[in-house]
Amino acid sequence: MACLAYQFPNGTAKMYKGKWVEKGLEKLPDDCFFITDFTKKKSFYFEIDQEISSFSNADLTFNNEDNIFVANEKAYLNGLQYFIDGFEMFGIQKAIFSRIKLVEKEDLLEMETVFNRLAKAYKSQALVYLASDEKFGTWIGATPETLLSGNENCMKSMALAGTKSSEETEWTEKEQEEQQYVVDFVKDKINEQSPGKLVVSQAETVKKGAVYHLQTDYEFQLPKEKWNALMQSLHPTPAVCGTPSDLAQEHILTNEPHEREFYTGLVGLKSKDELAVYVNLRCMQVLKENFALYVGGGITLASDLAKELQETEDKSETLLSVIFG
Ligand SMILES: C=C(O[C@H]1C=CC=C(C(=O)O)[C@@H]1O)C(=O)O
Repeated sequence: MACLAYQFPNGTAKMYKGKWVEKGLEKLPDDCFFITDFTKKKSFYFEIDQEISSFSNADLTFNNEDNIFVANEKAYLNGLQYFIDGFEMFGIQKAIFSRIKLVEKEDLLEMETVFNRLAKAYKSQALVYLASDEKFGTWIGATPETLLSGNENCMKSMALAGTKSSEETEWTEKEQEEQQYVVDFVKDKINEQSPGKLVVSQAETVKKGAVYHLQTDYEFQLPKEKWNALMQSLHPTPAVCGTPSDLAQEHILTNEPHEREFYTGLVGLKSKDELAVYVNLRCMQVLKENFALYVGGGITLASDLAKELQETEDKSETLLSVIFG
């Protein structure tokens, strides 16, 4: 059975059974929940059959572990060094390097319980979702990063980057710089669509799940006809891809040893009058015996390898601390 459950920040949880249909991002129906991969080459929308009040593991599809490439610490660190070594040669200032962390799943743990725990814990902070289908297995996430949300009166976006695990630690120049790349990129892309009244906030420290980030907010007005163009040009931002964007994307696709699939893609709702589209972070694929958590971080020439590894561990706590209490 194909299944969808979601809860937007401060909203109520909804669960449906129905059908996931593959369709190009620009051809999605007017009113749908959708999910895409990182490259936006694959996107699926959900055709609702009926609203349900619960589901069980028997209704979901779990892929086996065969197609999941997990790098151990040494392989991750070697891969990251190689990744950074290419920056000067290819003229890259920043790019995101990610890994998959496998965590054993308890046999009796129901994914509905996992969804409900995340929905309760991140009620005001994240879009929490579960998407399941034979075509792509089962994905669960609790993403705090809005790409675009709002309506014709007020559209919002955000630049979220830089990570620390405690509030007291000062932001380093490296983290401020990596967030600034996102700030400039988002502002340029919004301005290209010539919005009315663009308001850009100061960067603030925000707690998202288990970690702290720097966040800049944008508010502007944009006619509906331009929503799709802005969504397409904003994603992937340098929060999940890099600077310059096309070179960073090529570098990621060439050098990351695994497929990102839905991690760092888009997930959310679009309707004629409203958008609620998020970047798919803090997510995992539920496999037959394990959770495969997808975690990454912004890399610059100033990156410290061991700290980047630790950052991926800290980010994985956003899901793990809730799932396993
Ligand atoms: C790529 C991820 O986070 C992004 C969002 C916030 C902070 C980030 C960072 O500090 O690198 C990343 O840009 C991830 O969580 O896997």
